Amino acid sequence: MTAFEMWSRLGSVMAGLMFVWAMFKDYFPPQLRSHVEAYARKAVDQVHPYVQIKFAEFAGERLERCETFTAIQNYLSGSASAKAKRLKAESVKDSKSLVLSMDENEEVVDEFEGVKLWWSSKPVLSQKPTFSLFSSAEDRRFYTLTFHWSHRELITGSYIEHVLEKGKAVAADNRQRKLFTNNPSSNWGHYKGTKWSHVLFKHPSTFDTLAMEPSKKKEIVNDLLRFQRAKEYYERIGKAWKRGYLLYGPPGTGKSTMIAAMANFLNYDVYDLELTTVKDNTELRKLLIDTSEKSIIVIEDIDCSLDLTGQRKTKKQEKEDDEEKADPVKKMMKGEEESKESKVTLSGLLNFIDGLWSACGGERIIVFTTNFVEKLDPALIRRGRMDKHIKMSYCCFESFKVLARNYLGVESHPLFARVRLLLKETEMTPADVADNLMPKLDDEDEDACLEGLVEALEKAKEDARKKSEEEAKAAAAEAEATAARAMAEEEAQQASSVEKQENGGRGCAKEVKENGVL
Ligand SMILES: Nc1ncnc2c1ncn2[C@@H]1O[C@H](COP(=O)(O)OP(=O)(O)OP(=O)(O)O)[C@@H](O)[C@H]1O
Ligand SMILES: [Mg+2]
Repeated sequence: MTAFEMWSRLGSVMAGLMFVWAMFKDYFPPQLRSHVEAYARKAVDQVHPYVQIKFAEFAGERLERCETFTAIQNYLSGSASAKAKRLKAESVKDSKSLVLSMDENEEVVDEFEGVKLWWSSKPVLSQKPTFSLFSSAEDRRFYTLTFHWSHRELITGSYIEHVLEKGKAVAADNRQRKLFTNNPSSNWGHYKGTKWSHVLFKHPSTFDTLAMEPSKKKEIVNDLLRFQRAKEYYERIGKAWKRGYLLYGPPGTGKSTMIAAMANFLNYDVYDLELTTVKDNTELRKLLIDTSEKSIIVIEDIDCSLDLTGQRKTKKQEKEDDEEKADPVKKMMKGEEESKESKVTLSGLLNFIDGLWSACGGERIIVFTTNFVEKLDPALIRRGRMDKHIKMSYCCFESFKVLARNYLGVESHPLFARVRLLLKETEMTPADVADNLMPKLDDEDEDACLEGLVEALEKAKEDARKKSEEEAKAAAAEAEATAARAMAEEEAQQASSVEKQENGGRGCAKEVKENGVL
């Protein structure tokens, strides 16, 4: 019998005595009663100086599984699986592997800042007969934490917080990540219809497989790491714990691939927000509130999503609006069309990014992607809103080396030198390079793939040369035409001024003649 068990038994005896006292105490005078009770409590504390806290698995009227219980279970899954002899394997919701927890009536010892404490797991069976298929609240499990009363402050103050934090971190590492997309609001609320639908996120892209200049890649990885560890920093400076990234560049340069790599690196969920299906700013805010922490919110092709390129009306739009006001039929037709369209405005989106509501929950990254950064309103992408602007460029030699390793498993090859030269002379996206590196036939080996790439690069170079020649020719022709037009205009002007002079002279002569001076 361990010392703790011995104390426990003694404690039970004392508890029994207290029970008997409770039954007969009314036969004693009040003064004597209070003396006896005070001494008895002291004696119990001496004999059984341990405090116990119970954590139930289910709580509330609807018997929802307690987050605290799950966090403790996750925390104990580490130490329990190492120390307990009888374990229980459970599949927990959203967890990608089985969670090992100690079996019923098992006990494990934990240590915190040099203090020993005991965790035990016990089912409490209901005394009431039940006819339900589901067990009642009473026959669910409890975790019991036992510790010496002298450590009460340490345990209730910091240990429990430490357990919950660690437990949540274990759950985050173990959880299956999800890729969400927003549902149209007409589906919200019907038959458990939610604002977001999801599938499991299983994109294989990582920063190792992402083709990018190494120094740029390192900078981004460091930035993400700094962000992830900066909870206290954001609290201290009074800023919501979130960061905005703008990824811009031509199609096929790896913007979406980069988002997947970020999510895999940070172990975050991804919320792919389709702005065109969001009816208005209120809906946008509701969607934001419904996202979880540790997530990346993505708006792809932001320049195409909505007319967010500016709030000012053009002259043409102003004229159309005036015409509509005058014609009620036109106005009605436009109203019907508009009701289907999204009414999210630039200011709504700005509020989404850094308004008050954006601070409802931390650790979130917002990513915008675009092919045409120059089309965006500067307010949308100013620093502080989109903290980091990342240009995704055409394939450089370093990026090619990553792709060659990914696709062909080669680190070096005699054709690399040729590829290096060609990549300097021509622009090809990583997507096109990757496509050329993929074997098209079963028996195509790395030599054939690299030769194919060299050919494609040479062709791209030749096409670019021809195109620039044609453009130069067209520009020269345009310049010639402009010069000819300018000359013709000048000649015409000269001719008209001569004519005017002649007409002026003739008019003068006529006038003189008429006045009879001649
Ligand atoms: N930098 C890269 N590293 C690794 N693979 C890449 C990279 N860029 C492109 N690819 C490959 O090309 C495909 C297309 O890339 P991706 O969808 O990421 O481009 P994008 O920049 O998002 O294009 P778009 O602007 O059209 O959305 C990817 O599936 C990936 O296989
Ligand atoms: Mg993309």
